[in-house]
Amino acid sequence: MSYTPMGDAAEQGLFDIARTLLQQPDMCALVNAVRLHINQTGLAEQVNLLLCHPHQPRVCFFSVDGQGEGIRYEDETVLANGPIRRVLSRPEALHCRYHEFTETWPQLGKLDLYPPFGHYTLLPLAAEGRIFGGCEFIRDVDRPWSEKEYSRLQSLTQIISVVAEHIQTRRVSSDNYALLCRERDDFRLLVAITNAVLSKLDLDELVSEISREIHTNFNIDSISIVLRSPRKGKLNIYSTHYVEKSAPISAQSELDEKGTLSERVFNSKEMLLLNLHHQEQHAPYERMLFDMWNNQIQTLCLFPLTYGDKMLGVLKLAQCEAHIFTAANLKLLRQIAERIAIAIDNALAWQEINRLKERLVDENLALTEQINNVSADFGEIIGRSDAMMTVMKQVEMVARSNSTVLILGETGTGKELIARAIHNLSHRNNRRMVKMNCAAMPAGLLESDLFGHERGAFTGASAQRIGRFELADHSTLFLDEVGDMPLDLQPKLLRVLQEQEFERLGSNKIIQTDVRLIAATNRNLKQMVADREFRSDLYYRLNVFPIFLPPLRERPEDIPLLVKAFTFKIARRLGRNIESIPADTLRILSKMEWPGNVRELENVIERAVLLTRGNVLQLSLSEMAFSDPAQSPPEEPETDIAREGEDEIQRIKRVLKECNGVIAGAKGAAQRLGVKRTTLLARMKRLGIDKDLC
Ligand SMILES: Nc1ncnc2c1ncn2[C@@H]1O[C@H](COP(=O)(O)OP(=O)(O)OP(=O)(O)O)[C@@H](O)[C@H]1O
Repeated sequence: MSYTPMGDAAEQGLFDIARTLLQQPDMCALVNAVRLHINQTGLAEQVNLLLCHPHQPRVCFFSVDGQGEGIRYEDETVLANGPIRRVLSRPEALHCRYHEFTETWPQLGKLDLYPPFGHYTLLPLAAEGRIFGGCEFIRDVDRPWSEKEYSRLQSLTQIISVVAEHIQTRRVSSDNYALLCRERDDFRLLVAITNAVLSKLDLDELVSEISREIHTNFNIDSISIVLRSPRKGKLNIYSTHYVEKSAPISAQSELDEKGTLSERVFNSKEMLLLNLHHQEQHAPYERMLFDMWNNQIQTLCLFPLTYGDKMLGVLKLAQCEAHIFTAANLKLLRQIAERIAIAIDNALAWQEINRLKERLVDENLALTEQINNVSADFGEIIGRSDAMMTVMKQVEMVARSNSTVLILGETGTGKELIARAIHNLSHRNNRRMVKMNCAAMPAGLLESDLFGHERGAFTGASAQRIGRFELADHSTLFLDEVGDMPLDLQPKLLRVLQEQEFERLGSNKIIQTDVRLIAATNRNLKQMVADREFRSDLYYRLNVFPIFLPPLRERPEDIPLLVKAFTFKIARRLGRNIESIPADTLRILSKMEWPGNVRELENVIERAVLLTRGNVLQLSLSEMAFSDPAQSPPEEPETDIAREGEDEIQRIKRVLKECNGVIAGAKGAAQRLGVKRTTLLARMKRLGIDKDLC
């Protein structure tokens, strides 16, 4: 390259143009400034900059059109194989006319970047001995540049090299800075979201925290966590829809997994990004989503929630704006999904621990109760009377089925004992029987005790609780005093019996349960149905296999057996040595009425054992509590029994009179006396009472 000395004016001109070019903010502005200069000085009409990527075969073309609008074009093939390639290998200027240009690089003509021209030259752009591109000067007329003009173009190209290099360095550092800022912000966000979600162990709380964080930071319209339900083939979906930013709608639902997008992600364990078309066929959940958003949802993005080798669920994001899922956003969301998976794994483990803990406490209680009961009744039912033999046959007959059993009988006749016998003989006996007394629990708590509740379901529900129906899954639930179940709760019980499913209070998640129900009552359910105190549909559902336990007074032949068994059992428990029971005692006890049935007999024996001195059971009949306490008991046992009968007659007569001879119903004498209608009728017959004469 020859050097031609410049005059002062030319030097001043170069100095001015260098100053102007150095002020340009970007490549297009630089090209525009050069173009103005070459137009003014008549050096050329058009100028283009070609910049080579430092590490890839990419070339970027910068120019301006007639209106001064910037043109930027980039590719890896056509430009890279054009004239720039020659300059890169041989750093000398390249000259040609239009026809030579199009003959040598015909593919360039197709790009519309080079309209027909007269003369063309390409000078290398170099910095620190490295060629990083080229500068094309184009003349409309077919007039080559003079030596002087060419020398000016060379000087100009050197300045352009410096400025282009400067712009590139500035851009790279500002890109790097922006990248660093973004990475810093992403990192902060990741830490914030990780802290927020990892601190939540309750699944519901966790899901709402996840939604809040993702919505706040990415402005996503609808966020769902999809988990596999314990029910095969079903998905549990926890969604939050920000239709109204200030009042998001939260919903929980269960649906079939088959055909859903989540199913695809569960199988592939890969992210799924979809731009949607409303006419497409979608699974019910997606359709629901469209309905909720009035068909505005345009993009769905589903991330697998995996932890270790566990596929825990899917994070599903739905967005009305199609282009929110940029590559950078997706990268960050993927990292967030990884953190969410850890939090979900924790929450599920916590849920399981809680469930097991509750079950353990409950089982522990029940086992203690059972151990007490087993030692209390020798683990077997005592009774050889025909009536009891019939009951035992019924127990054997029904035990191995799954049928609901209704045990009827007065208080203390052994209904719970029979329920346990049925359970122990059933194929469910490897799990413990769960018991619930409907009369012992305040009506308000009964529902949550039976069906469980979610945290916050009602005031005071500070933690999630599983109910008896869940505890009794694959086992037996014994509902004692079912006649005391509030009317408004009865349809719920009926539903579980019919469909084997229910929801916890405060949740709409359906829970499947496989429970065998045994119900018991000392009330006259049939009469209660007639009096509209008990639902008839529930009654018929419970009354599938009724077992009636006869009162003790109707099977006096069982009394000696029971007395002996109770005496020796209680004596052993209390550390006493009782070897015999007087025959008279057994005879007297067998003749008594026993309104409290076996329980009452057991209590009487316990008291007798306690008071016995020596090894013969001493029973003080005067101590017995079932006669009128106001009356002082006579000395002679026989007289005592006679007197007891007399008292009973008077009491029945008095109540019959007060009830105007009405026996059944809420206002009837049977109810007032706390016995069944049939029992009262039988008793009246036995005692010779005529209601019309009262
Ligand atoms: N046939 C029996 N053999 C041995 N013990 C019995 C028998 N029947 C009842 N008992 C005992 O009598 C007591 C009362 O029995 P249980 O609680 O089963 O009666 P229940 O009819 O369920 O009473 P409630 O109506 O008050 O619930 C228990 O201690 C039980 O062990």
